[in-house]
Amino acid sequence: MSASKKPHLNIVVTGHVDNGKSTTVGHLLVDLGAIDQRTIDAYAKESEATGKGDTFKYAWVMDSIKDERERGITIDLAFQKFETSKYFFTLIDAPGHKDFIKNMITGASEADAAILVISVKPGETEASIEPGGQGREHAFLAKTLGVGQIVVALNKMDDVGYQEARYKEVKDSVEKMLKSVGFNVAKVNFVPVSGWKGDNLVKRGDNMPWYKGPTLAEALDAFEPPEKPIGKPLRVPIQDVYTITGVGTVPVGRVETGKMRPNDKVVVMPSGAVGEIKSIETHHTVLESAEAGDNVGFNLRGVDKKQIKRGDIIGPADNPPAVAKEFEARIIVISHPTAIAPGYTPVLHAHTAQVAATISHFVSKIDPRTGATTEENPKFLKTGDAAIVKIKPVRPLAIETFKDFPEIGRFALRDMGTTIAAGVVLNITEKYDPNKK
Ligand SMILES: Nc1nc2c(ncn2[C@@H]2O[C@H](COP(=O)(O)OP(=O)(O)OP(=O)(O)O)[C@@H](O)[C@H]2O)c(=O)[nH]1
Repeated sequence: MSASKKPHLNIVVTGHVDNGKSTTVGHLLVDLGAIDQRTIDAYAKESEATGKGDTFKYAWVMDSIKDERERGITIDLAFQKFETSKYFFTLIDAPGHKDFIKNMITGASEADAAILVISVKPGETEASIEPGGQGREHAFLAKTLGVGQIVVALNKMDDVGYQEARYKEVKDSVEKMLKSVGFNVAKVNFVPVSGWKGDNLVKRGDNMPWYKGPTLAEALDAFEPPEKPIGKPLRVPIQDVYTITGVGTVPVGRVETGKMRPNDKVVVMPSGAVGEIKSIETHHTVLESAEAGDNVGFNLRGVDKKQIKRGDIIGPADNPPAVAKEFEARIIVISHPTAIAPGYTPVLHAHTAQVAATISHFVSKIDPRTGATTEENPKFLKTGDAAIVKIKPVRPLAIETFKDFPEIGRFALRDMGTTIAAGVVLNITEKYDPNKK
């Protein structure tokens, strides 16, 4: 962990396959000094040995993160963390990661900001931003999931002779796409870069004298620091529960909102079990209090191990987390081979919870851009459709509305190993009361 006192931002790198996410971010990390020259030279050798040539060395940096992740190896922290002059960044998902979408919704942590990499190479631009392109899909998801800050890296400028005309052309079409998805493009930087050659990543270079805007690193610095939801009521989704001899029940999880102190009276939902926080720890250090963003383990007196499990949420006894038997949600169908109909029961992933859930009713199909209804009671939904639906988890689920608790009120619907849809909770239409079973 860095001793840096800079504010911290979680960032995701998005974009269509082969637009150069790995190359761009790998090179950015090298230029920022997050990876040393010796490591990169070793990658260059490996890269050449495979016949891919020296240009692939930067992508290799990212690919080795992926490999290590896939093999479950602890990764050198340097590869996931980097600093600009203003911020300390955690790269929360390496490019190309299979489960990027699920992770973005429910994963290790939420993204505060995104880098969208779009190639300016004719053909690649269109593939990325036209309907069905991953550039568009990722922009859409980022917006839906509340990742409001985005920087666009218009990559492979070297491939188009560093021409301003091509930059302007691609910028215009990406702007249109982002507007259609709901972004305020006035706040978005479009940085012309070459992930391969390094132009405008950290150093400006001489190839694009016509460009007066920020480099990619400067554009990252232009992000706003995220607001910590400390003032909200306490919500801690439970990751795991341990029973420690002599101590008792020790749940662990991340404080998503609010604060937690010893002697606080808390309630576990859905069970409704009430207990008292005795002590709080993080990385074997005792804490006097924990707040939004902290990963903690805590001793919970008065709650039996049977009354608390992964996927539950802890909150103040006088302000318990909501539990839904049914809720209304806005979803986007990301990918389904055919079409889904009411009654479809995929697995819902929200915060730390996983539960089979039936999409019981399709209320309306909506225009993803404006939210306006385009069809009442649609009979089916297919890839690309946005809709208001009712969802019934097969057992009561602790969850909140996206409006009140964005950290907890979003979810992914998964089936057959892929993410079918992503969504946010609008209303809890049928509540569960543990005292009235
Ligand atoms: N000319 C040129 N080629 C680039 C640049 N950046 C990436 N490439 C090439 O584009 C191809 C894809 O690059 P990657 O970095 O692997 O792309 P990616 O988006 O990470 O791809 P996935 O991880 O497969 O999604 C590779 O052949 C790169 O060498 C660039 O700035 N200029």
